Amino acid sequence: MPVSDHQLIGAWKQVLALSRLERGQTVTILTGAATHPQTLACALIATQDMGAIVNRLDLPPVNGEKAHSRDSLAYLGTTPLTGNPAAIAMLKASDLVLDLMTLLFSPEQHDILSSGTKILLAVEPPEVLARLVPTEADRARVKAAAARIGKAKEMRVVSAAGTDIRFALGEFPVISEYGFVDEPGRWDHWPSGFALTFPDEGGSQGTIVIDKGDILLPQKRYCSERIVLTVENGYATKIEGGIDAALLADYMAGFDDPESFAISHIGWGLQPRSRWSTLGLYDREATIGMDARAFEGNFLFSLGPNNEAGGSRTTTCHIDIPLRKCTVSLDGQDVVRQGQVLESQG
Ligand SMILES: O=c1ccc(O)c[nH]1
Repeated sequence: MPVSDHQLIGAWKQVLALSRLERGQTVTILTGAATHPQTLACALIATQDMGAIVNRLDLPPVNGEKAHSRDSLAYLGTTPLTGNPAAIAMLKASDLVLDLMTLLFSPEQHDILSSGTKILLAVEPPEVLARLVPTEADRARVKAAAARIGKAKEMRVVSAAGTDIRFALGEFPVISEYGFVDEPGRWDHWPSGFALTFPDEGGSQGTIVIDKGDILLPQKRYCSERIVLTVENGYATKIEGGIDAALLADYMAGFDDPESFAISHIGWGLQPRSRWSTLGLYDREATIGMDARAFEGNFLFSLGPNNEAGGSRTTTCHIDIPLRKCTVSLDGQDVVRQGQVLESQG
């Protein structure tokens, strides 16, 4: 169901105001072949309306011939910025980059952020962007959860389905995703609403059960049967189950990279306006599935790289897996109980 340009311009202006865009600042809108025309058109209007100096940088696509999915998060690592110093220079010289292309998990993204440039990723379709315009309350909730993670030495996750895994914490920073970029050098993703970190290298031990109804991304599938991951020293050493397990294993084998099986980020969903069931109502290629990543009370873990947090592990494979009905605890204190976020997070 579409939204009007008027609605989307209003949504952009709210996000840009929360991102503290000031008159006279430079905004570069980064676009590619898959950029949604309405998102771009409304971003151009909203930024100019707010008095910014607005550029557009359009880059040809890469990796299309290597990926087995058209999802912009399915094949990571190199981007159209790789080996493109002129484009990187333009983005570094900007106060704010609106990434309508997807730079996530790229070395170039970190290089640009280190110059103080802010980057806001926004590649969900206009109706999802408009439904999940971020708020200060989202920020407060995510920051409170992130602060809890930042103090913890261990995250433990259990579930009735059979998950029981421990993650050692402390080596990597905590990442708050609340949908706007209110500080220099910050990256965020509109829409979102979750806190995440990365376990210490080699510091994940246990079993993760992906139960019926839990979600695989970029497959955008609700599992029809359980998948049991055995996790040893930070890597999924076994993927067992039926057809869903076989399909996941086959997809990951296509990357031919043992780093694909490493535990990537871990955390939980804090967006009350997202729902577990939403993914099933959209065509597979219409979204990248942010409602699935952000719905309140999920335990979101992923497989693949940890360079996003400064780790050394890069791989082009990245699987995001939000689980329902888990109990997440930090140093023995529950923060999510059977899929319900506990209010003590403020
Ligand atoms: O916003 C995102 C999207 C994907 C991901 O793996 C992390 N954060």
